[in-house]
Amino acid sequence: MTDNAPGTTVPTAPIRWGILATGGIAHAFTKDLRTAGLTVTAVGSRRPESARAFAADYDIPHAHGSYEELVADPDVDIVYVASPHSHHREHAILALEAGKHVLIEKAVTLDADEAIAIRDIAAGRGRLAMEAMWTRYLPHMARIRELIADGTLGEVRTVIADHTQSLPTDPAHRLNALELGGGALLDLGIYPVSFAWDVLGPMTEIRAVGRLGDTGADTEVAIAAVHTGGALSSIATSSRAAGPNTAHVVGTNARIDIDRVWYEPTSFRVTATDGTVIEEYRGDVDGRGMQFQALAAERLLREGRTDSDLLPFAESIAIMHALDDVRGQLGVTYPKVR
Ligand SMILES: NC(=O)C1=CN([C@@H]2O[C@H](COP(=O)(O)OP(=O)(O)OC[C@H]3O[C@@H](n4cnc5c(N)ncnc54)[C@H](OP(=O)(O)O)[C@@H]3O)[C@@H](O)[C@H]2O)C=CC1
Ligand SMILES: O=C1CO[C@H](CO)[C@@H](O)[C@@H]1O
Repeated sequence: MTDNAPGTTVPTAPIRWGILATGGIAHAFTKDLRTAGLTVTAVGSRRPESARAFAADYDIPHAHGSYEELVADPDVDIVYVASPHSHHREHAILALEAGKHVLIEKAVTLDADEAIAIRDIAAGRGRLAMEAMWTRYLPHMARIRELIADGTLGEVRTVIADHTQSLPTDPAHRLNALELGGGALLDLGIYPVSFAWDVLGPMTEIRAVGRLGDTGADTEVAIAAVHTGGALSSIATSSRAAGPNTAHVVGTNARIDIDRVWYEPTSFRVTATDGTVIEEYRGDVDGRGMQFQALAAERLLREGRTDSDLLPFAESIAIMHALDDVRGQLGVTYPKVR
């Protein structure tokens, strides 16, 4: 590593990833890092045996029995925070204070205030903080951004999207437990909200209705929003019933229909207002597609940058403000773990 601007470090050797937590998404992400040939040097778990088993699965040289040991590992440049969102603030700050860069699973935190705390520490330390909203970095999304920018759709007026799944109803599961940030909105609804924000810009007016489950966490939410410039989005999310999981971008000349599952690598077509199909996109992605956000983070670090161009941290914070607004309308509040 060599120093660039004060407080900023530009890697010249392979960038070394450390995985914080050994749950479901930590496995999926690590598999994709390996598929892409990236370097994972360490994993940390609250349970030493879990760290050892995870390290054995993926040939990772260092297995740490605590997150503190992981972030202190001198052979780690960037920590992937894969704990429940209730703990992202604590674990991201732990890593940043140890001098590491961080890629933080979605939702980046429980609320906007927590995200601001991460931003301030990352800025003070000159480190990259990036939300792992992996969908933004997928190849089909890059093509969609091009089609919008080159005017193929005309004026974009509407985004319609759902993220609906049938997920466990166990009250202790992180999807339902308020102390783990449970709720469909932060787990699933954040995808269409972030997508609508990417396409239409900031939400300026938000109306939300929803249903809460037995634990008080939201299970079904419908959101109607006005964006800068007056375009509208219509979003549905549910952790109780699986719907189409498609997304649609509607312009005055044409629309894009993204096939299910729209937030994963998938296909889409562009159809003109008269029904003519203008483009059919079929992607070919290895693995689940989580490597693209990691490759983007590595590129930023090599360029000595500490913020994502595709999802600046300020936008993650603004999206958290919007989700705070939605939760306020639904009456969902989280107990803080600290
Ligand atoms: N990008 C995507 O597609 C997905 C993203 N996610 C996001 O990833 C995060 C983790 O989700 P997921 O992997 O499904 O969750 P899991 O419950 O499968 O795993 C979470 C892990 O976090 C660690 N952890 C730390 N503190 C706690 C705690 N108090 N309670 C429970 N676990 C704790 C544990 O690891 P250990 O015991 O090793 O310390 C645990 O295995 C969430 O923020 C979620 O939104 C989830 C699924 C898909
Ligand atoms: O991001 C996610 C994608 O879908 C998962 C379910 O399959 C969610 O639980 C998760 O958090």
